[in-house]
Amino acid sequence: MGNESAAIETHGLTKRYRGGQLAVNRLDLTVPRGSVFGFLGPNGSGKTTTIRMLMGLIDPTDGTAHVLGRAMPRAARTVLPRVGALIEGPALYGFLSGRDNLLRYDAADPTADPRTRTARVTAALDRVGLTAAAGKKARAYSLGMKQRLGLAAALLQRRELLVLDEPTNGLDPQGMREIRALIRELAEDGTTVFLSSHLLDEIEQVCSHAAVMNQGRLVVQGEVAELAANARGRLVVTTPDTGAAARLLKERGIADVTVADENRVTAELPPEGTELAEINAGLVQAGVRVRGFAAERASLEDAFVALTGEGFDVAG
Ligand SMILES: Nc1ncnc2c1ncn2[C@@H]1O[C@H](COP(=O)(O)OP(=O)(O)OP(=O)(O)O)[C@@H](O)[C@H]1O
Repeated sequence: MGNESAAIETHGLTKRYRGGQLAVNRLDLTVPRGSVFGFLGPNGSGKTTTIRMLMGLIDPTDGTAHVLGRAMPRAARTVLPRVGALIEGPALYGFLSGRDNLLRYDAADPTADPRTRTARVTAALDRVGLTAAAGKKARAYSLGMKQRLGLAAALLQRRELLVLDEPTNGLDPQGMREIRALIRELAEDGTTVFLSSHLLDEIEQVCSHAAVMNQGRLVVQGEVAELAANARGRLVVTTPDTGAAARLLKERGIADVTVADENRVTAELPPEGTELAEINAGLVQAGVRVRGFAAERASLEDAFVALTGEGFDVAG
């Protein structure tokens, strides 16, 4: 038996593929029950491989994984009915309508009650915004609609845990907002949601907790608010006189002064107790045309850069 207060817990979880690729390297992950947990990392960092191990689709090379307190893959048969999953794009029958795909999917689930099937399918289609397109053949669906249909399949029954691999992949901004709202709603109902993403701002918007992966290793995990707070914000000066502003800031001993573009100089925030207004006044007195002067809050991206020393490849 694993830790009951964790929805997912891994120790030393490792996957080396046959070709020798070390995709996941000694991962210790703890996903608290009730959290919306963002699993973040650039493409190829090992997120999908981890999720496939958690769902018992592939065996780890080493280490352990517990899902809802039970060891995977050994307990897959008892655990998986309690988990809704959207992994790597759902398997769909193109010749069936969206609704018929869900009916068929539900019929293949021995734990699903056939008497409530039609009502549950209708409700799931409604939740993901597919009611109007429910009668269309799935092969005519856009990538975003397929993604919604996959999510609907994960929502056919009430689950303790939802595992969603890149749930907003292929959606336009409006669709992304809808799916994020849905995830928040599910979390309010008490479902633990574990979602992978390569989008930092997405994780900041919906997740209470996050873990960051890089090259198969866990970089950091914890509450999103704390992760961002640990990274220091930056001083941002907006001015056409970037050269002069940069020189004056350096003269004041401010660290990491960078001319970000032709109108912006950024720098490390000076130590606590430094009067920012004084620095601003100093710039103005020296003839720098200051159009903006602000201490910007640190984002998760700043935390990532601070932790790994490299930029986050958002484009993936
Ligand atoms: N079946 C496989 N055989 C060999 N190597 C693999 C296999 N699947 C993935 N890999 C490699 O393992 C590493 C991690 O891949 P993984 O798909 O887990 O990353 P990811 O973070 O999910 O990225 P993506 O968002 O692109 O899916 C990559 O270097 C990938 O090329």
